[in-house]
Amino acid sequence: MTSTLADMGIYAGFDMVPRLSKGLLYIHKWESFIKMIKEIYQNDDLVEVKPNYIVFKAGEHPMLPFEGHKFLQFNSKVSGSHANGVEVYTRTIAEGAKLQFGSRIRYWDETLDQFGVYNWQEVNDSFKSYEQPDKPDKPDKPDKPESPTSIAQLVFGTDPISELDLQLFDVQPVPGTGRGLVARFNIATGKRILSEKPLFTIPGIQSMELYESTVTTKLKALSKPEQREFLFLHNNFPGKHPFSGIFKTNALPCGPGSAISGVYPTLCLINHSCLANAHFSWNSDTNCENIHAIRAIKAGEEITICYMKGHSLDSRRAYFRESFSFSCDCGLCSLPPPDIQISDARRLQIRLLHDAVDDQCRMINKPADCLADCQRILQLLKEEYQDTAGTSIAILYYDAFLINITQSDQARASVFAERAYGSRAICDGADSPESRRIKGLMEDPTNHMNFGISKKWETAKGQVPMGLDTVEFEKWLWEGR
Ligand SMILES: C[S@@+](CC[C@H](N)C(=O)[O-])C[C@H]1O[C@@H](n2cnc3c(N)ncnc32)[C@H](O)[C@@H]1O
Repeated sequence: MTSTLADMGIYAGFDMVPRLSKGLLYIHKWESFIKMIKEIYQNDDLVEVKPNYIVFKAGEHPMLPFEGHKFLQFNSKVSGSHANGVEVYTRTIAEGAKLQFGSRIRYWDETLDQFGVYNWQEVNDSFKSYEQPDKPDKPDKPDKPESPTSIAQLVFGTDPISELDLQLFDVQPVPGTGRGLVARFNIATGKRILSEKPLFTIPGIQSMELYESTVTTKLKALSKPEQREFLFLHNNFPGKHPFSGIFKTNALPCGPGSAISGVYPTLCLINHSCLANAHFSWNSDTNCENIHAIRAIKAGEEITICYMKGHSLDSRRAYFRESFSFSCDCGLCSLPPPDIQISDARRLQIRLLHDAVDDQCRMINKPADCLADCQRILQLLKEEYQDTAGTSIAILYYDAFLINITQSDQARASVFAERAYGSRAICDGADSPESRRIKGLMEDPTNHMNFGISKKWETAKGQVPMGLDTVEFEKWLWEGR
C-alpha cells in the first residue's frame, strides 16, 4: 500500500481537479486511459495489475484505480534510494492522463515548491477506497438531486433516466403558442433531449411557386404516416401555398448558415424563446438535428430553442412577424422599456466587440487587446443571458484559443480549447464534428494552422501552472504576461 504525504520526504505527483464523477462519459474516458497505461507497461515487471488497481513498484508504489471517480492523486517520494525511476512513471502517466482529461490533471513537484491540492487524509482515504469496488446502486435508490454549481456533474454525471431511454418531454398545449414540448423530468445541462432525422429537406428556393411544387414533390414521396406527420405541423401562412406554408413555418437550417433546411415531426413542435433553455444543432455525421439542454431544465418547464438571436427587440420583432407571424413575449421581450434598452445596448456591444476580435490583423498585432475584449464579451454574455448563452460562450472561448495559438501560447490555448470544447459539447453533443475538432485542438493546439504565426507569447503545452486557486488561475489565463 502506498505511503501518504504525511511521511517525510520530497514528493512529486499529479492531481485530478476536480475529481471525476461517476458519469458514463468519464467511466469510458477512464477505461480508455487505463487501457492505454496497461498497453504501455505490459512488459514492465515493475507494473502489476491487481484486481482493482494498477500498482507501480517504484518509490512509494503509487497506484491507479480502475474506478476513475476514486482517483484524486498519483504521488510518490522522489528522493531517496528506493525512488527507482518513479519520477519517469509519474511524468509519463501524467502526460497520458492529460491527453484524456486536459487541464484537470495538475502536475506538481515539491522540489519546485509545487504541491498537490488535496490533503493527505483525502488522498489516503481515496487510496483505501481502491481496494473495494463500488457496490451497485440499490434499485430503489432515489436520483441524486442536481447540483447547479457543478456543470461537470450536470453534464457528465450519472443519469438513470437516460439509461432507461425514457422520452424526456410531453407534447402539450402551451398558452399563447399552440403546442410545445414540456419536460417530464429534471433535465441536466448538456443532456440530449431529442435527436431526429428530417422528414425531408429542400435547398433554398426563390419563387413561391417553385417552393410549393418542390415541397409537394417531396411530400408525395413520403409514406402515409410521414405525410400525416408533416400535415400535422403548424401553418402560419395558410392560403394559396399550403404545403410550402407549413415548410416555411417549421423548417430549420441543416447547420449554421446552410441553404438546406429540413422539417421534423417532433422537433418542429418546439417553441421559441429569446432566452431559450435548449439548443438545436445539425450533426452532419448522423444527418440528425439534435436538441440539447443548455441549462438545467426543471420537470414541467417548457423546452424552448432560439429561432434567431436578434440584436435588438425591434429587429427580433420584425423577424418573427415576417418569418413566423408571431409576436414573442418571452422573459426578455416583455421586460420594461428601460431594461429593454439596456439589453439592446449590451447586445450591440457584444456584436461590436466580436467584430473587433475577429479582425485577423489585430489578432496578430494586438493580442492582449483582443483577449481583453474576449474577457469583456464573456462578462456581457453572462449579464445578458445568465446561464443560457450556449454557443456564444463556445465561440468566445474558441476566439480566445485562436488569439493564444496565433501567438504560439500552447499552454493558454489548450485551456481555452478545453473550455470551448466543454461549452460546444453541451450545445451540440460530444459526438458533433465541431466538438471533436475542438477536442483535437485541445489535445494538440499546434494542429491549428495559426500556430506559429507569431512567437510573441510562446509557451509549451505543459506550462499550465499547477496548484493555483481559481482567482490566480484566471488571472494567469487572461492577463498573466
Ligand atoms: C415551429 S412552430 C412551433 C410549434 C407550434 N407551437 C405548434 O403548435 O405547432 C412555430 C410556431 O409556433 C408559434 N410560436 C413559437 N414560439 C412562439 C413564441 N415565443 N410566442 C408565440 N408563438 C410562438 C408561432 O406560431 C410559430 O410560428
